[in-house]
Amino acid sequence: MTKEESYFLGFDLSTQQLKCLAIDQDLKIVTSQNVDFDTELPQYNTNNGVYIHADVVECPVAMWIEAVDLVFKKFASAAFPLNKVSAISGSCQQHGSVYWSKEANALLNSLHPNKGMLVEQLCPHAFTRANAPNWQDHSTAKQCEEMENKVCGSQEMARISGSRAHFRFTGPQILKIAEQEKELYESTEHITLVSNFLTSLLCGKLVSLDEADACGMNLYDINEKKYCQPLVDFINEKSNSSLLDKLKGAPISCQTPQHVGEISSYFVQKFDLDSKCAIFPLTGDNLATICSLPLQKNDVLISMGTSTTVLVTTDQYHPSPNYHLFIHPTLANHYMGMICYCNGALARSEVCHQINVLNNVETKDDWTLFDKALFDDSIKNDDELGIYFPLGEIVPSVKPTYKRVKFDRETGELKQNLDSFRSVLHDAKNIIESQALSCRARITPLLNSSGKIDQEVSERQLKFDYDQLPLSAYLNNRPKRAFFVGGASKNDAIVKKFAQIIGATDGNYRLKTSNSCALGGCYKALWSFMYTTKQTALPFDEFLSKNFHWEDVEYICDSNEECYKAYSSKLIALSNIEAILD
Ligand SMILES: Nc1ncnc2c1ncn2[C@@H]1O[C@H](COP(=O)(O)OP(=O)(O)O)[C@@H](O)[C@H]1O
Ligand SMILES: O=C(CO)[C@@H](O)[C@H](O)COP(=O)(O)O
Repeated sequence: MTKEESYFLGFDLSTQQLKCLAIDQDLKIVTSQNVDFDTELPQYNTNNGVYIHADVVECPVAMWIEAVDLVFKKFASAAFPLNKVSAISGSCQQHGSVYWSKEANALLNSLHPNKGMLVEQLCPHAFTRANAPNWQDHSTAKQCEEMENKVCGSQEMARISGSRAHFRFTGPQILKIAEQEKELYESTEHITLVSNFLTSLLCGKLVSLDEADACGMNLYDINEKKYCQPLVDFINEKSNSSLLDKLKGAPISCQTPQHVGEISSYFVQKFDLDSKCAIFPLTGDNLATICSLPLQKNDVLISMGTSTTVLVTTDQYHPSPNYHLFIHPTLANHYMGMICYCNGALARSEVCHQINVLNNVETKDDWTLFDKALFDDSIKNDDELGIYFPLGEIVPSVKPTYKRVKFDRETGELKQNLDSFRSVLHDAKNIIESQALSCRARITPLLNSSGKIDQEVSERQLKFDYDQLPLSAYLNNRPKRAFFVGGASKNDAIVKKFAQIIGATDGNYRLKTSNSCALGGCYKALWSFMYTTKQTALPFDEFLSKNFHWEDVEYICDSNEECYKAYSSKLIALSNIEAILD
């Protein structure tokens, strides 16, 4: 490894912010910069980074472009030596799609600081659509049904693409635009995901999709390693143009690192980046997150960003309509298993704000009272359960809803619906418990069992049908270590409550930086650079294990067996409550 001063950047273009982290060649975090969309780019009038119109959720592409200029400006103002950056990679929110015009490539190629800001040079002419569909969108039920019908159902869709059809997945979103915005679709020359949108912007030329992130489209055949022709044909029937042409052909393989270009001369001239700075494909944010830690079999990552996701690395491709599988972004012949919840941070914040309003706390994002409630034994909620879905949920797939019930502590049978609990402090306990219980139950099928699980039990686990199941069904395959990452992982009380419920056998930890996606992107940039310049021949997992700094990880607590078992009847109650949701 060269010991000359050298840095590696990892971007994370997520829902509410653009973040960028820098590490040095020894994997030490050096610095980071953030741009918060709502507060730092208020001219776009987003709410938590998005526009919501009923079930349509979108993001302004111009805002992301302005954020890129701004984040580099912040690095330069902080006198960070951008000229010493050897390579850049990173990640972006998954599933979103950006619609580029015929002029896009020429405009990207001719970017120059003399012509103004990036946004002035690209918007509106480089795009046919000002907004990108966001992963919280719920408006494609019809398209999901049509696409699943095309391949004979959800099971087969999961077998082909790693997931059953989901509202937010890019295939159904593209199909909707091809059906409803015909002229715009016809005039679109290129479609990118958010990840290769940012890769393209950094390179100053259009770059194809990253193969791992392409698995979030319901269009990519994971076994065949190519787009699924019947699904592509189905979308092509809606227009006179070819979807594969718009996607710029095959995605970029993740089997070995692929150098896709050097940083655009715009950034070299404006921010003094090195013209040789290498760009490696940005991937999806969850995919980058699993690159942020040297994970072992049955370790789980709980990512508490805007969405909550539970992630595992596996070498088994056992697809199911009940979870997602993606090609691993940096490890050949491996996959990432994922459960994704729409109602994570924003649903928790809603309860936190209510508590603060009722208690005259002026700062609405002050978590003190919320956190205190989680471990307050005088708040008795052993027979209570609450579901808090201000947005339509992904798992279970239901419309926005709230439900508060009392249940029988012995059997988990539901007894009574309530309009509210005794106080909103009960909601604090109940929202965390139901979120964590759902994670615990739904991750089970993705873990290797320590004992033999019979067929019936495993099928019922998959369907989340926990009523009447023997205790062993959910005590058998448990996570080994749980790692908490993302914005809310800073919160001790939330993380400890999650840890109690999830019950990892070998302890609970958190990354000291909450920027796990950006960190995974930095590691991807560094390893890809070392690999392509022949300074390492190690595969990503060995490279990371060898060089990882365990001091970047903080031990939180061990799981508590009594607590873990005590939540079993609540798990049955949760399965019962979900059975009656619309
Ligand atoms: N101390 C805290 N306690 C609870 N939640 C928090 C805390 N700090 C940040 N968050 C939550 O983290 C979320 C942002 O996480 P982040 O990982 O930055 O999201 P994203 O990457 O999706 O933009 C916010 O919605 C906020 O509610
Ligand atoms: O839709 C998914 C994953 O399938 C989300 O996880 C998005 O990728 C957004 O991530 P965050 O902004 O919450 O990090």
